[in-house]
Amino acid sequence: MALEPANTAGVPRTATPLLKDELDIVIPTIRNLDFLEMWRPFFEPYHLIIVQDGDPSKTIKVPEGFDYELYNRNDINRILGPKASCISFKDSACRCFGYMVSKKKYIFTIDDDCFVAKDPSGKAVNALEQHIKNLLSPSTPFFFNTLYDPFREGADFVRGYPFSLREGVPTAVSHGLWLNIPDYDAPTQLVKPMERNTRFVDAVLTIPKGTLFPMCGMNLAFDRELIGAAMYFGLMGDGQPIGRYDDMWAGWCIKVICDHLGLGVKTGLPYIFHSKASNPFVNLRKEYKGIFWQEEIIPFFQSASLPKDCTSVQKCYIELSKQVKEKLGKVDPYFDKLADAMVTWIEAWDELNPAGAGATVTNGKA
Ligand SMILES: O=c1ccn([C@@H]2O[C@H](COP(=O)(O)OP(=O)(O)O[C@H]3O[C@@H](CO)[C@H](O)[C@H]3O)[C@@H](O)[C@H]2O)c(=O)[nH]1
Ligand SMILES: [Mn+2]
Repeated sequence: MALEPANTAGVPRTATPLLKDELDIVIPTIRNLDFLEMWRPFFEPYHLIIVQDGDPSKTIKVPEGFDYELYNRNDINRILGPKASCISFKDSACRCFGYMVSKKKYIFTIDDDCFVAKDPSGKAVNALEQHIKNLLSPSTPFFFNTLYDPFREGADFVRGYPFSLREGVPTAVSHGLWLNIPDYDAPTQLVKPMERNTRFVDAVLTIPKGTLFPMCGMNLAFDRELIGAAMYFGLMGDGQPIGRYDDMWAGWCIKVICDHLGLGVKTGLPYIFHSKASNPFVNLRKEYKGIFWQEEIIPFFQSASLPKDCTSVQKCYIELSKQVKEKLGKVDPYFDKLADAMVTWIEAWDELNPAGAGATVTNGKA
């Protein structure tokens, strides 16, 4: 099968866009957003939140017909004041500012070098629609269903699956995958520069409770009301000793909290077509501390436990920040800074999203 993105020129606009007024699409960018042309049939009905990274004086061109709000670094500083210090600069981690200013129940975030994939039949994959299906159907973290997603058309729970567990739990996160350029770390990219992912696996899995996973931010959707306050992408990029661990850090935090709160995380469909391999040498420089730090970070998250009185995402996250400071601060002073930034993030989140504010459907600059 020739590996190429789908041609969506003839694809009709989505007639009934699911969750049209309850979902924002968040895009971190340093370039013009021509990639949206390919996504137009699927994205046009939705509101976009564009987080412009890098030089705020640069103009980002957005194709006609899209409804969006755009925030650059000046906007972030104006809106958050000193708390803007928790939002990364010159790293895709800045995208989490879009999660914070959104007023919608759901978020889908996508990188600007991700295009519409083709399924094995050659049909264009509406990744947004699949993420919404994933989020609106329950997860099964407590007992593994060997026939994959039991709530999918044509599947079910298999024999031996406890009936007491078949209701499942609310799904907080839907983690999509990528054809063509896989999300490999720099060492793997260097060893396998020509490797392309051509395998389209037609499955959605719930990640079992107690299991961590490497969350990639390039094709990701989540229920902002269930887990948004923990979707902080950390301190990365300019002035920081590490990069390209933004989504990983968020993924480890949200999985511990989802496990604690009884929420589900799914991975698998939908696929996007990832078109651009970033420079492995630049990536190695950004990642290298993370590659050895993570040998201490992962055991930390694997053994992290949250007290029963942590009944909200914010309480869980603040408790986690205390444990980061106590247990990872000895690995490197960076984690002290990160723990403080986690608290600042929650303060900023709660300032922009006062409790009980509910999901208002008006769009527009904060
Ligand atoms: O300084 C920057 C660099 C990039 N961006 C925007 O972020 C995304 C991802 O950028 P890119 O596709 O160039 O990088 P990848 O290596 O493929 O990204 C992977 O690393 C992950 C974590 O950083 C990321 O989610 C993965 O896809 C694009 O939209 C750039 O425009 C930025 O905002 N600031
Ligand atoms: Mn990319």
